[in-house]
Amino acid sequence: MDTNEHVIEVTDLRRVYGGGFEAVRGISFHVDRGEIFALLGTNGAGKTSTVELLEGLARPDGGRIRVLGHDPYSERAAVRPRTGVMLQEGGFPSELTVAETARMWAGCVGGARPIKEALALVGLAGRADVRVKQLSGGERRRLDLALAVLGEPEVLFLDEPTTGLDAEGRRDTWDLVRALRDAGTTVLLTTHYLEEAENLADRLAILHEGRIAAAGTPAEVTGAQPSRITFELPDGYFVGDLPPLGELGVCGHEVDGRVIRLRTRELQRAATGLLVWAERAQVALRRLDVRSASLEEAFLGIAREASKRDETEEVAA
Ligand SMILES: Nc1ncnc2c1ncn2[C@@H]1O[C@H](COP(=O)(O)OP(=O)(O)OP(=O)(O)O)[C@@H](O)[C@H]1O
Repeated sequence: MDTNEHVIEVTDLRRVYGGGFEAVRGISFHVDRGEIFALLGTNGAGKTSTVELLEGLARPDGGRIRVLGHDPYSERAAVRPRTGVMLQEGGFPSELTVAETARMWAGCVGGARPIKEALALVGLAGRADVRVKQLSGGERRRLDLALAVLGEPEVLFLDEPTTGLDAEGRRDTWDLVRALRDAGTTVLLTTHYLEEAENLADRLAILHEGRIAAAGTPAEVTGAQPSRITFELPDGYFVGDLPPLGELGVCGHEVDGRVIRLRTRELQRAATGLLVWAERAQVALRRLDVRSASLEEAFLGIAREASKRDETEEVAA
Protein backbone atom coordinates (compact mmCIF):
# COMPACT_ATOMS: atom_id res chain seq x y z
CA MET A 1 0.00 0.00 0.00
CA ASP A 2 1.16 3.53 -0.78
CA THR A 3 2.18 5.18 2.50
CA ASN A 4 0.22 8.34 1.62
CA GLU A 5 -3.00 6.43 1.10
CA HIS A 6 -5.75 6.85 3.68
CA VAL A 7 -5.41 4.05 6.25
CA ILE A 8 -9.05 4.53 7.27
CA GLU A 9 -11.61 5.77 4.79
CA VAL A 10 -15.27 6.25 5.72
CA THR A 11 -17.82 7.39 3.15
CA ASP A 12 -21.47 8.20 3.88
CA LEU A 13 -21.57 5.64 6.69
CA ARG A 14 -24.93 4.69 8.20
CA ARG A 15 -25.99 2.46 11.07
CA VAL A 16 -29.61 1.72 11.85
CA TYR A 17 -30.64 -0.30 14.91
CA GLY A 18 -33.65 -2.56 15.17
CA GLY A 19 -36.81 -0.46 15.30
CA GLY A 20 -35.38 1.89 12.67
CA PHE A 21 -33.31 4.20 14.93
CA GLU A 22 -30.55 5.77 12.84
CA ALA A 23 -27.52 6.14 15.16
CA VAL A 24 -25.01 7.02 12.39
CA ARG A 25 -26.48 9.24 9.67
CA GLY A 26 -24.14 9.44 6.71
CA ILE A 27 -20.69 10.39 8.03
CA SER A 28 -17.49 10.66 5.98
CA PHE A 29 -13.89 11.13 7.10
CA HIS A 30 -10.44 9.68 6.56
CA VAL A 31 -7.38 9.01 8.71
CA ASP A 32 -3.89 9.03 7.22
CA ARG A 33 -1.03 6.75 8.17
CA GLY A 34 0.68 7.82 11.40
CA GLU A 35 -2.10 10.18 12.41
CA ILE A 36 -4.05 10.38 15.69
CA PHE A 37 -7.72 11.03 14.89
CA ALA A 38 -10.25 11.67 17.67
CA LEU A 39 -14.01 11.14 17.47
CA LEU A 40 -15.69 13.43 19.98
CA GLY A 41 -19.33 13.67 20.80
CA THR A 42 -22.03 14.09 23.38
CA ASN A 43 -23.49 10.96 25.00
CA GLY A 44 -25.28 8.90 22.39
CA ALA A 45 -23.72 10.85 19.48
CA GLY A 46 -22.79 7.61 17.72
CA LYS A 47 -19.08 7.22 18.54
CA THR A 48 -19.18 3.62 19.71
CA SER A 49 -21.62 2.69 16.93
CA THR A 50 -19.08 4.05 14.43
CA VAL A 51 -16.01 2.45 16.01
CA GLU A 52 -17.73 -0.96 16.08
CA LEU A 53 -18.28 -0.69 12.33
CA LEU A 54 -14.61 0.28 11.80
CA GLU A 55 -13.58 -2.76 13.83
CA GLY A 56 -15.71 -4.99 11.61
CA LEU A 57 -18.01 -6.06 14.46
CA ALA A 58 -21.16 -5.24 12.47
CA ARG A 59 -22.15 -4.61 8.87
CA PRO A 60 -22.96 -0.97 7.98
CA ASP A 61 -26.51 -0.20 6.86
CA GLY A 62 -25.17 2.18 4.24
CA GLY A 63 -21.94 3.68 2.96
CA ARG A 64 -18.47 2.27 2.72
CA ILE A 65 -15.51 1.64 5.05
CA ARG A 66 -11.96 0.77 4.12
CA VAL A 67 -9.35 -0.05 6.75
CA LEU A 68 -5.89 -0.71 5.26
CA GLY A 69 -7.65 -0.97 1.91
CA HIS A 70 -10.10 -3.68 3.00
CA ASP A 71 -13.72 -3.91 4.10
CA PRO A 72 -13.33 -4.64 7.85
CA TYR A 73 -16.57 -6.68 7.96
CA SER A 74 -16.45 -8.86 4.84
CA GLU A 75 -12.63 -9.06 4.77
CA ARG A 76 -12.16 -9.35 8.54
CA ALA A 77 -9.43 -11.99 8.22
CA ALA A 78 -7.26 -9.54 6.24
CA VAL A 79 -7.80 -6.59 8.56
CA ARG A 80 -8.02 -8.02 12.10
CA PRO A 81 -4.38 -9.20 12.48
CA ARG A 82 -3.14 -5.73 11.54
CA THR A 83 -5.34 -3.83 14.00
CA GLY A 84 -5.41 -3.47 17.79
CA VAL A 85 -8.60 -2.81 19.70
CA MET A 86 -9.09 -1.40 23.17
CA LEU A 87 -12.73 -1.72 24.10
CA GLN A 88 -14.55 0.26 26.79
CA GLU A 89 -14.76 -2.82 29.02
CA GLY A 90 -12.01 -5.39 28.50
CA GLY A 91 -13.84 -8.05 30.52
CA PHE A 92 -10.96 -10.50 30.98
CA PRO A 93 -11.21 -13.37 33.48
CA SER A 94 -10.16 -11.73 36.72
CA GLU A 95 -8.66 -14.85 38.40
CA LEU A 96 -5.72 -14.79 35.96
CA THR A 97 -2.64 -12.71 36.68
CA VAL A 98 -1.62 -9.81 34.49
CA ALA A 99 1.13 -11.88 32.81
CA GLU A 100 -1.21 -14.88 32.28
CA THR A 101 -3.83 -12.64 30.73
CA ALA A 102 -1.23 -11.13 28.39
CA ARG A 103 0.07 -14.62 27.48
CA MET A 104 -3.46 -15.83 26.72
CA TRP A 105 -4.06 -12.78 24.54
CA ALA A 106 -0.68 -13.15 22.82
CA GLY A 107 -1.84 -16.60 21.73
CA CYS A 108 -4.67 -14.93 19.81
CA VAL A 109 -2.66 -12.25 18.02
CA GLY A 110 0.04 -12.96 15.48
CA GLY A 111 3.51 -11.37 15.62
CA ALA A 112 3.14 -10.40 19.26
CA ARG A 113 5.70 -8.15 20.93
CA PRO A 114 7.27 -9.60 24.10
CA ILE A 115 4.82 -9.51 27.01
CA LYS A 116 7.35 -7.84 29.29
CA GLU A 117 7.81 -5.07 26.76
CA ALA A 118 4.04 -4.51 26.39
CA LEU A 119 3.56 -4.37 30.18
CA ALA A 120 6.54 -2.03 30.57
CA LEU A 121 5.08 0.28 27.91
CA VAL A 122 2.00 0.88 30.07
CA GLY A 123 3.84 0.92 33.40
CA LEU A 124 2.59 -2.49 34.57
CA ALA A 125 5.94 -4.32 34.55
CA GLY A 126 5.93 -4.50 38.34
CA ARG A 127 2.37 -5.90 38.45
CA ALA A 128 2.88 -8.95 36.20
CA ASP A 129 2.09 -11.49 38.95
CA VAL A 130 -0.93 -9.67 40.40
CA ARG A 131 -4.40 -11.09 39.71
CA VAL A 132 -6.43 -8.90 37.38
CA LYS A 133 -9.22 -8.65 39.98
CA GLN A 134 -6.76 -6.99 42.36
CA LEU A 135 -5.85 -4.23 39.91
CA SER A 136 -7.26 -0.74 40.34
CA GLY A 137 -9.65 0.56 37.67
CA GLY A 138 -6.84 2.62 36.16
CA GLU A 139 -4.46 -0.37 36.08
CA ARG A 140 -7.11 -2.46 34.30
CA ARG A 141 -7.45 0.27 31.71
CA ARG A 142 -3.67 0.18 31.21
CA LEU A 143 -3.77 -3.60 30.88
CA ASP A 144 -6.45 -3.22 28.19
CA LEU A 145 -4.06 -0.88 26.38
CA ALA A 146 -1.11 -3.29 26.74
CA LEU A 147 -3.23 -6.03 25.16
CA ALA A 148 -4.30 -3.74 22.33
CA VAL A 149 -0.65 -3.04 21.40
CA LEU A 150 0.56 -6.61 21.92
CA GLY A 151 0.29 -7.53 18.24
CA GLU A 152 2.22 -4.38 17.16
CA PRO A 153 -0.80 -3.20 15.19
CA GLU A 154 -0.62 -0.80 12.25
CA VAL A 155 -3.99 0.64 13.26
CA LEU A 156 -5.11 1.09 16.84
CA PHE A 157 -8.73 1.69 17.91
CA LEU A 158 -9.07 3.16 21.39
CA ASP A 159 -12.58 3.57 22.80
CA GLU A 160 -12.31 6.07 25.67
CA PRO A 161 -8.78 4.98 26.59
CA THR A 162 -8.32 7.15 29.69
CA THR A 163 -11.73 6.88 31.36
CA GLY A 164 -11.07 6.03 35.02
CA LEU A 165 -7.41 7.10 34.96
CA ASP A 166 -6.08 9.83 37.25
CA ALA A 167 -4.36 12.90 35.76
CA GLU A 168 -0.91 11.27 35.82
CA GLY A 169 -2.16 8.02 34.27
CA ARG A 170 -3.92 10.03 31.58
CA ARG A 171 -0.75 11.94 30.71
CA ASP A 172 1.27 8.69 30.65
CA THR A 173 -1.27 7.20 28.24
CA TRP A 174 -1.07 10.29 26.03
CA ASP A 175 2.74 9.96 25.94
CA LEU A 176 2.43 6.31 24.99
CA VAL A 177 -0.13 6.99 22.25
CA ARG A 178 2.11 9.76 20.86
CA ALA A 179 5.12 7.41 20.90
CA LEU A 180 3.12 4.76 19.02
CA ARG A 181 2.02 7.39 16.49
CA ASP A 182 5.62 8.58 16.07
CA ALA A 183 6.61 4.98 15.36
CA GLY A 184 4.06 4.93 12.51
CA THR A 185 0.90 3.54 14.15
CA THR A 186 -2.37 5.07 13.00
CA VAL A 187 -4.67 5.76 15.97
CA LEU A 188 -8.41 6.35 16.05
CA LEU A 189 -9.75 7.15 19.49
CA THR A 190 -13.03 8.20 21.01
CA THR A 191 -13.06 10.41 24.06
CA HIS A 192 -15.31 12.40 26.34
CA TYR A 193 -12.37 14.55 27.43
CA LEU A 194 -11.99 17.62 25.27
CA GLU A 195 -8.59 18.28 26.82
CA GLU A 196 -7.52 14.84 25.61
CA ALA A 197 -8.52 15.56 22.02
CA GLU A 198 -6.93 19.02 22.16
CA ASN A 199 -3.64 17.59 23.45
CA LEU A 200 -3.45 14.40 21.48
CA ALA A 201 -5.34 14.53 18.21
CA ASP A 202 -3.77 15.62 14.93
CA ARG A 203 -7.30 15.91 13.58
CA LEU A 204 -10.73 15.33 15.05
CA ALA A 205 -14.42 15.16 14.23
CA ILE A 206 -17.22 16.22 16.56
CA LEU A 207 -20.23 13.94 16.22
CA HIS A 208 -23.68 15.15 17.17
CA GLU A 209 -26.75 12.93 16.82
CA GLY A 210 -25.10 10.69 14.26
CA ARG A 211 -23.69 13.47 12.06
CA ILE A 212 -20.32 15.24 11.89
CA ALA A 213 -20.93 18.76 13.17
CA ALA A 214 -17.30 19.94 12.81
CA ALA A 215 -13.98 18.45 11.70
CA GLY A 216 -10.38 19.50 11.27
CA THR A 217 -7.26 20.07 13.35
CA PRO A 218 -7.96 21.22 16.93
CA ALA A 219 -6.78 24.71 15.89
CA GLU A 220 -9.15 24.76 12.89
CA VAL A 221 -12.13 23.65 14.95
CA THR A 222 -11.48 26.14 17.77
CA GLY A 223 -10.47 28.89 15.29
CA ALA A 224 -13.98 28.84 13.83
CA GLN A 225 -15.35 29.92 17.23
CA PRO A 226 -15.17 33.49 18.61
CA SER A 227 -12.70 34.43 21.36
CA ARG A 228 -13.85 36.05 24.59
CA ILE A 229 -12.94 39.13 26.61
CA THR A 230 -14.46 39.42 30.09
CA PHE A 231 -14.05 42.26 32.60
CA GLU A 232 -15.81 44.25 35.29
CA LEU A 233 -16.52 47.95 34.79
CA PRO A 234 -16.13 50.17 37.86
CA ASP A 235 -19.17 51.89 39.39
CA GLY A 236 -20.44 54.75 37.28
CA TYR A 237 -19.41 53.18 33.95
CA PHE A 238 -21.75 51.32 31.59
CA VAL A 239 -21.37 49.31 28.41
CA GLY A 240 -22.51 52.40 26.46
CA ASP A 241 -19.37 54.21 27.65
CA LEU A 242 -17.15 51.77 25.72
CA PRO A 243 -16.06 52.65 22.16
CA PRO A 244 -18.62 51.41 19.56
CA LEU A 245 -18.33 47.61 19.86
CA GLY A 246 -18.67 47.05 16.09
CA GLU A 247 -15.59 49.21 15.52
CA LEU A 248 -13.67 47.05 18.01
CA GLY A 249 -14.49 43.95 15.97
CA VAL A 250 -16.88 42.62 18.65
CA CYS A 251 -19.55 40.29 17.26
CA GLY A 252 -21.64 39.87 20.41
CA HIS A 253 -21.80 40.90 24.04
CA GLU A 254 -23.55 40.15 27.32
CA VAL A 255 -23.96 42.35 30.37
CA ASP A 256 -24.34 40.71 33.76
CA GLY A 257 -24.44 43.46 36.40
CA ARG A 258 -20.98 45.03 36.27
CA VAL A 259 -19.53 42.09 34.31
CA ILE A 260 -19.20 42.54 30.54
CA ARG A 261 -18.50 39.62 28.18
CA LEU A 262 -17.45 40.39 24.62
CA ARG A 263 -17.19 37.87 21.78
CA THR A 264 -14.85 38.59 18.88
CA ARG A 265 -13.22 36.92 15.91
CA GLU A 266 -10.50 39.61 15.93
CA LEU A 267 -9.08 39.16 19.42
CA GLN A 268 -6.02 41.38 19.04
CA ARG A 269 -7.99 44.28 17.55
CA ALA A 270 -10.75 44.08 20.17
CA ALA A 271 -8.35 43.72 23.11
CA THR A 272 -6.14 46.58 21.90
CA GLY A 273 -9.13 48.88 21.30
CA LEU A 274 -10.51 48.13 24.75
CA LEU A 275 -7.19 48.63 26.56
CA VAL A 276 -6.37 51.86 24.70
CA TRP A 277 -9.83 53.20 25.66
CA ALA A 278 -9.35 52.15 29.32
CA GLU A 279 -5.92 53.77 29.46
CA ARG A 280 -7.16 57.06 27.96
CA ALA A 281 -10.29 57.15 30.12
CA GLN A 282 -8.25 56.02 33.16
CA VAL A 283 -10.70 53.20 33.81
CA ALA A 284 -9.46 50.17 35.75
CA LEU A 285 -10.92 47.00 34.16
CA ARG A 286 -11.18 44.54 37.05
CA ARG A 287 -10.82 40.75 36.60
CA LEU A 288 -9.84 41.23 32.95
CA ASP A 289 -9.72 37.88 31.15
CA VAL A 290 -8.79 37.55 27.46
CA ARG A 291 -8.89 34.13 25.88
CA SER A 292 -9.07 32.28 22.57
CA ALA A 293 -11.85 29.74 22.22
CA SER A 294 -10.97 26.36 23.72
CA LEU A 295 -12.10 23.10 22.22
CA GLU A 296 -14.60 22.91 25.08
CA GLU A 297 -16.23 26.18 24.01
CA ALA A 298 -16.19 25.08 20.38
CA PHE A 299 -17.80 21.78 21.37
CA LEU A 300 -20.54 23.39 23.44
CA GLY A 301 -21.15 26.01 20.75
CA ILE A 302 -21.44 23.38 18.03
CA ALA A 303 -23.77 21.20 20.11
CA ARG A 304 -25.96 24.25 20.87
CA GLU A 305 -26.10 25.34 17.21
CA ALA A 306 -26.87 21.82 16.02
CA SER A 307 -29.70 21.47 18.56
CA LYS A 308 -31.13 24.85 17.49
CA ARG A 309 -31.02 23.73 13.84
CA ASP A 310 -32.81 20.52 14.72
CA GLU A 311 -35.55 22.48 16.51
CA THR A 312 -35.96 24.81 13.51
CA GLU A 313 -36.20 21.83 11.16
CA GLU A 314 -38.82 20.23 13.40
CA VAL A 315 -40.90 23.43 13.45
CA ALA A 316 -40.58 23.74 9.66
CA ALA A 317 -41.60 20.12 9.08
N1 LIG B 1 -28.03 -2.00 20.24
C1 LIG B 1 -28.68 -0.84 20.16
N2 LIG B 1 -30.00 -0.81 19.84
C2 LIG B 1 -30.67 0.36 19.73
N3 LIG B 1 -30.11 1.57 19.91
C3 LIG B 1 -28.81 1.61 20.22
C4 LIG B 1 -28.02 0.41 20.37
N4 LIG B 1 -26.75 0.77 20.68
C5 LIG B 1 -26.75 2.12 20.74
N5 LIG B 1 -27.97 2.62 20.47
C6 LIG B 1 -28.36 4.04 20.40
O1 LIG B 1 -27.60 4.65 19.36
C7 LIG B 1 -27.19 5.97 19.73
C8 LIG B 1 -25.68 6.06 19.62
O2 LIG B 1 -25.08 5.25 20.62
P1 LIG B 1 -23.49 5.10 20.79
O3 LIG B 1 -23.24 4.15 21.89
O4 LIG B 1 -22.90 4.84 19.47
O5 LIG B 1 -23.11 6.57 21.24
P2 LIG B 1 -21.76 7.10 21.87
O6 LIG B 1 -21.45 8.37 21.13
O7 LIG B 1 -20.72 6.06 21.86
O8 LIG B 1 -22.23 7.44 23.33
P3 LIG B 1 -21.45 7.32 24.74
O9 LIG B 1 -20.48 8.45 24.75
O10 LIG B 1 -22.56 7.55 25.71
O11 LIG B 1 -20.82 5.98 24.82
C9 LIG B 1 -27.73 6.19 21.15
O12 LIG B 1 -28.94 6.91 21.04
C10 LIG B 1 -27.97 4.78 21.67
O13 LIG B 1 -29.04 4.78 22.59
